[in-house]
Amino acid sequence: MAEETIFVEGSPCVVLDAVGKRFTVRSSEQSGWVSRNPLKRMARRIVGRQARAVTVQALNLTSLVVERGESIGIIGRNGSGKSTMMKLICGQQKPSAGAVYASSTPIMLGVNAALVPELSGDQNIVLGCLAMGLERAAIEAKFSEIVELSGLEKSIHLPMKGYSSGMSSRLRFAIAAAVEPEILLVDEALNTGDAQFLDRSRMKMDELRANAGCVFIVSHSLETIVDMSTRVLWLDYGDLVMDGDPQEVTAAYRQFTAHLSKGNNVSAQKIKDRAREQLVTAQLMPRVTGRRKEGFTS
Ligand SMILES: Nc1ncnc2c1ncn2[C@@H]1O[C@H](COP(=O)(O)OP(=O)(O)OP(=O)(O)O)[C@@H](O)[C@H]1O
Repeated sequence: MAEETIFVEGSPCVVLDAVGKRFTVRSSEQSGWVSRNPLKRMARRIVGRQARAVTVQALNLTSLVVERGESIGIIGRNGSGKSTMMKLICGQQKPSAGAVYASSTPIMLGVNAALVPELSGDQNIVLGCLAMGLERAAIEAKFSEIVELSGLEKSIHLPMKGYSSGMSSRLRFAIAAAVEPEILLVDEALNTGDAQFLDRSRMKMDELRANAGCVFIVSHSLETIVDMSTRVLWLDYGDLVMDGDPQEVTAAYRQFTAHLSKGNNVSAQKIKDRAREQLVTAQLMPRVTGRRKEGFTS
C-alpha cells in the first residue's frame, strides 16, 4: 500500500482525513468461570451478568479526496463499513478519529424519519421538504417536479403505508433530489427501484454531478454500481481495499466473492491482499501557509 501526499488545492466536495469509527457494544459471549449446571448457565445467559464491553472497528483510518463531478460507488460484504462511511460523511455519526470535511451539507437520501406512513404521498412531499429545510414557496415551485421524478402521479394522493418498498424509495429519492444537494448520498434505496426508476435516478444524479456536485452510492447490485459510478471504493472489515475504475474494482470484488463462496478463503485473501498492495492512500497534509482545506466545513 503506497501513500501519496495530497495538497487540497482546488475545491473538492468531500475530504476524509484519517477517519475511523469504532463502536463499543455489550457482548453476551461467556467468559471466565462457566457453571456445570445447565439451569445456572441458562440463567446467566438470560440475566446477562457476564456481558462485557467489546469494541467493533467499523471503519479503519481512511483518507479520501472526492472531487466535484465524481460519483462514488461503495461496495463490500455485509458489515464491511459502507453505511458507516456514509453516516460519517453526512454527519449522522461522529468519527472516533480524524475529520470529515464537506463543501456543503451532504443530504442522505432517505428522509424516512420525517415521513409519516399514514399521510398521503403529496402530504409527505411537503413534510419531507420542510424537514430538509426548504421554504414553503420553494416546495410549491418544486412540487410537480418531485411528483414527476417519483413517477407516482397515480398514487400521490394515497396513504404512503400502502406503497410498495419501491414506490416509497422513488418518493424518498424525488424528495431528496428536490433540494438539489451538492453532495447526495444514496444508501441502498436504488435496490428496490424498477428499470424506469433507475433511469430517472441516473439522469437526476448526472444532473447533480454536472452542476459540480458529487454523489455517493451504496449498493449490493454491482450492475447498478458500474452503471452509476465514475469511481468505486471496495471496503472489507472496515478497510479500504481498492479505489478506482468501476469495472476494475467490481471485477476484483466479484473474483473475491466467487472464491469465498467456493470456500477458497486463502485465494480470496490473496486477491484482497493484491488489491490492497496497489492501493494508493491519500495522505493529507496541512499547507505550509496554514490555509488548511479552506472553504470547508467539518
Ligand atoms: N450503531 C452501531 N453500534 C454497534 N455496531 C455497529 C453500529 N453500526 C454499525 N456497527 C458495526 O460496524 C460494522 C460495519 O457496519 P456497516 O453497517 O457500516 O456495514 P455495511 O457494509 O453497511 O453492511 P451491510 O451491507 O450489511 O449494510 C459492523 O460490524 C456493524 O455491526
